[in-house]
Amino acid sequence: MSATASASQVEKAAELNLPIVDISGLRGASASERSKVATAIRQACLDKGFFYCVGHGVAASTMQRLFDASAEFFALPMDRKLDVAMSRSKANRGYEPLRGQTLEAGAPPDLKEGYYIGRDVPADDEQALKYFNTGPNVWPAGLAGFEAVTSAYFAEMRSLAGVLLEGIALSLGLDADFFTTLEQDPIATLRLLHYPPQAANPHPDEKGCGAHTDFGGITILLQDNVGGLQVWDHDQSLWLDAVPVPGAFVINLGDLIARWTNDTYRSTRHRVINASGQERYSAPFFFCGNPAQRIECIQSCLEPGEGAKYAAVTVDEHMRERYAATYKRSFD
Ligand SMILES: O=C(O)CCC(=O)C(=O)O
Ligand SMILES: [Fe+2]
Repeated sequence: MSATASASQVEKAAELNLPIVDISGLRGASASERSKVATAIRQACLDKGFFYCVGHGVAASTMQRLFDASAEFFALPMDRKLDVAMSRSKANRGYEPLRGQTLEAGAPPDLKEGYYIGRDVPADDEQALKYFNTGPNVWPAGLAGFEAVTSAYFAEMRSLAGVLLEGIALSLGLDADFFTTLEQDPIATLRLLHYPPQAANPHPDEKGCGAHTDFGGITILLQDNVGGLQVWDHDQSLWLDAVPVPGAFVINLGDLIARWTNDTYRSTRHRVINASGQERYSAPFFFCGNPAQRIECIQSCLEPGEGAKYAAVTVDEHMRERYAATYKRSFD
C-alpha cells in the first residue's frame, strides 16, 4: 500500500463529484482566504457531507510511515496481537479482531481488524476514572517505532482537527473559536484498520464496514490506494465510490455535529466493501471532543419556528450509547 495513487484514480475522483477542499487558507492569517475556505466547507457539508481535504500540511512521508507501522502490526501472529486485545483495556485501546464490531444493525459483523489509539491518560487520573474511552494506550511488545510513529500521527491529527473545526465554525457563521471548549482534553481515537479481501462468496450482506454514520464530531480518514469506501448520496439515493485521491484526507462529519446543527450539516452514511482482491488499509481519526461538553442545538441553525430535533446530550453519554449499539454490550 502507498500514500500515492495513479493518475486514473485522480481522474475517477474528479468524476465522482466529491469536492476537493484546499484548506491551506485556514492556516494563514488572511481573513478573506479563511472565508473562502469556510464557504467551500459549507457547500461540501450541505451537499454530500464528505469532502477530500488537501493543503492540510501533513507530509506524504508521515502518511506512509503510519501505513508501514500499521501493516507491520497486522502481520504479527495472532497470539501477539491478542496480547494487546481491546477487550482487556478499560479505555478501549488496542487490538480488535476481525468481526469484532457490527456497524450496520442486522448485517453480519464487519470484515475488518483494527487497532485503537487515543489520548494517553494515566489509569488513575480523575478523567480516566470518570469518562468513556479515556485512559492509557497499550502497545505491542517488540515493534520498534510503532508507539512513536502512531503517537506522532495522533498529535498531527489532533492539531488538524483543530484547524478543521475553526473552518467548520466559520462556515456556520459562528466565531472561529466556537469549538474551543470541545477541544479541551478530548475523546479522540485513531483507528488503524486492515480489511482482508472479501471472499468470492461472502455471507449475504457482509461488508468490510457495515453502513453507518460516524459517532463523533469530525473524522479525518487516511485510506490507501485500494478503494472500497462508499458514501451515501442522499439526493440520488445511491452509493458513491470515494475513490482514493493521493495525499488527500477524506473528511466527514459525525452525529455530534449533526445534533449540534439540527442536521443543517448531516452525518452521512458510508460503508466499505473491499472487493478488490487485495488487502486494504485505512486509518480514520475520530475527533469526538471533551466528554463533558453538552451538545445542544445551536440556535442560529434553526429556521424561524423550527424546533430542536434532538435532546441535549453530553459527548460522554452519546459515545457510550453508540459503542453499546455497535459492540452489542454495555459501556457503563
Ligand atoms: O476504512 C474506511 O475507509 C472507513 C472506515 C470507517 O468508516 C469507520 O471506521 O468509521
Ligand atoms: Fe465511518
